Amino acid sequence: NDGSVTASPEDAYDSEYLCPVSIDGQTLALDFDTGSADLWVFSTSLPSSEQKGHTLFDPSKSTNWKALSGYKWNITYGDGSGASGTVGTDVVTVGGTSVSGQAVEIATKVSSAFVSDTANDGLLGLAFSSINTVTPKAQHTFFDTAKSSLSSPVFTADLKHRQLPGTYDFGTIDSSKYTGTITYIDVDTANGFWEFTGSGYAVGSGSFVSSSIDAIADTGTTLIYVPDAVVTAYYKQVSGASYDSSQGGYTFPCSATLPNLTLGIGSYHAVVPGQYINYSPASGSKCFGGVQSDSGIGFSIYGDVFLKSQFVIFDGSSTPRLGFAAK
Ligand SMILES: C[C@H](Cc1ccc(C(C)(C)C)cc1)[C@H](NN)c1nnnn1Cc1ccc2c(c1)OCO2
Repeated sequence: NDGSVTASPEDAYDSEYLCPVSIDGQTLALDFDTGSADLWVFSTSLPSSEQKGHTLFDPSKSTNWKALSGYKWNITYGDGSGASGTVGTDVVTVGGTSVSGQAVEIATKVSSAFVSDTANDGLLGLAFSSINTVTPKAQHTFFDTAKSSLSSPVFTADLKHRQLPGTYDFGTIDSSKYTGTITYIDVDTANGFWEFTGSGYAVGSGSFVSSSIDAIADTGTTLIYVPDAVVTAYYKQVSGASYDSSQGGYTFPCSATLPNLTLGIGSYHAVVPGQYINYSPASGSKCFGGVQSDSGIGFSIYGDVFLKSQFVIFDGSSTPRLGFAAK
């Protein structure tokens, strides 16, 4: 029951990656999110003003739908967006991986950011089920439900830079998708995230600075959010860069040459190409950086700008771990 699904960038800046997911034959485009654990979808139960532009799941058209009476969910994301609604189970298929009895969370309310992101029909959480928001009983993620039917209890992310489709694979590690060896690092699941301790950083050809960085691997976050020491060291090497409070982050002249950012994972040095760090135009001739400060978040977030430079293994075995390889 292994599977592979395409992950298509939603826009020219790789703000998010959307994957086709079939719920009893109804196909929606979902944002696979290793930083949350709810599978929720836009639905016919939303007010019509919030439905506009989205593909909706209609439980009344599903023969395998089973409502979970009295069950509810309510999620607030770190960027302040959120959604809530009711719950049922159904057959969910991702690439070749099909599971029955998967909890599907029906949105009856979504925040404005979700309404306006019309390419996004919901999220498929791939963090640990311990942070699923369904009450009175937390539900399993798609990966947890599928795990026992996979060749091995893993999924991989091979996200691409600028306009190229990548893949999420379930159950197998495709050796044609990476070069060299895989470096594994232990994961601390206490907060429900794929959380690990990075070993340091280097900017461009500069020397490697050893420092412990408490970080999560988060496919649902666009940028890299790291400690101020890293951010300051990075933009010191970018002429014309500065923190622009009106933009809410570091910007620089779009013509600037950006140095690579190396992030240590154990003994492995993961290199993020400088051009990946020119995230998008900000205003005028300024561009917005793909590396920003993690202050206020509580941990660092290695989001898509980082993950798309690597082949990443999310190993859900009894001792969960993350694997990284160049590609
Ligand atoms: C933000 C996403 C979740 C999401 C994805 C997409 C969207 C839109 C479709 C409407 C664009 C909203 C929300 C992230 N997923 N693990 C998340 N969910 N909960 N915390 N995080 C990570 C975090 C936490 C804090 C921060 C941050 C990020 O950016 C700035 O401050």
